Amino acid sequence: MAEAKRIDGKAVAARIIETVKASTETLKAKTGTAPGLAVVIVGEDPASQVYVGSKAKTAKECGFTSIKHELDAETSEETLLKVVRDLNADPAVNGILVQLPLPKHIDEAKVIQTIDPDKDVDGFHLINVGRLSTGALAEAFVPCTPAGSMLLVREVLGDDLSGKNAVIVGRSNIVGKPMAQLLLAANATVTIAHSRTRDLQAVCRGADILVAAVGRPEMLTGDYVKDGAVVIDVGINRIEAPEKGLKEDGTPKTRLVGDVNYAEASEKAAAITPVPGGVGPMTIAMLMANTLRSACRVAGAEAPKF
Ligand SMILES: Nc1nc(=O)c2c([nH]1)NC[C@@H]1CN(c3ccc(C(=O)N[C@@H](CCC(=O)O)C(=O)O)cc3)C=[N+]21
Repeated sequence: MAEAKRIDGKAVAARIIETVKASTETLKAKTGTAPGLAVVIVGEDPASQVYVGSKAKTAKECGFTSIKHELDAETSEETLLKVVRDLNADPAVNGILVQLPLPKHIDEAKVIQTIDPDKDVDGFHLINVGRLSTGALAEAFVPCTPAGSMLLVREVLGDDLSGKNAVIVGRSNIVGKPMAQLLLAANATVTIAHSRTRDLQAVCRGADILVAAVGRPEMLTGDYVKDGAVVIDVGINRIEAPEKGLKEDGTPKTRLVGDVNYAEASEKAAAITPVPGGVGPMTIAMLMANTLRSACRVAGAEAPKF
């Protein structure tokens, strides 16, 4: 098999952001107001800080108003719920994202269910989960990572996945389950595999579309990939890379890898997403798309199709 096509998530994400930007200008001209995105972060996890920073930066690039609430790690659940309720009531806010994970003393589910479903641009509220799983896709906010992954699948295979076998490895509420719903809505035959699946390798080898969302660095080697498959790698794992030398504090430098062994898988796949530069940038782009869609809905304006 020839070397696989590398699916450039960064380029597709840039295209989406251009569309969001243009549509934001139209909306501003019509209503005089910009879409508003509120990001709430509790605690100082450095990785979370980086993600929140790039979300805020992209929001500004799109012409949104972007507000950030940084609460310290000891913030009580009640205080956080109040912040969320205030954002629900604020007409300048179209999208609310509470960065996960939250500190242990806070009930994550309770916080998510407090977000107004029509501002839930993460798509985690039960109302949006229900909309997606009943096929009410026009009304649903779809979680950003699976929504972005789905656009990358469509880049390669088009909109109709009739006759294709899709295997998702990972059953999380944030990625695996919503990804299954999206693939099913596009007519694929869907299997959700996970850590307790018997003969995972054989199951994966049956996949025309293989989605890896296990959170284990480079776990899916070439042996898991069917010739000609489309491979979507959702994993983002930071591993030590001693070959790059040491950081100033004497610990080894790190690099990002996915859940798929890219070098091996790309010898078999027809197309594959890299890490970084694959699904990650799409996640942020879809957050912008969802926020725009929310603002358009309030304004009674047509939102672009993505
Ligand atoms: N409520 C909530 N919603 C989220 O969407 C959410 C969250 N909580 N908590 C944390 C995760 C993580 N996440 C990422 C988004 C973009 C990249 C991304 O753009 N990654 C780049 C690399 C970035 C780097 O170099 O570290 C890439 O893959 O190319 C990664 C991770 C969103 N998350």
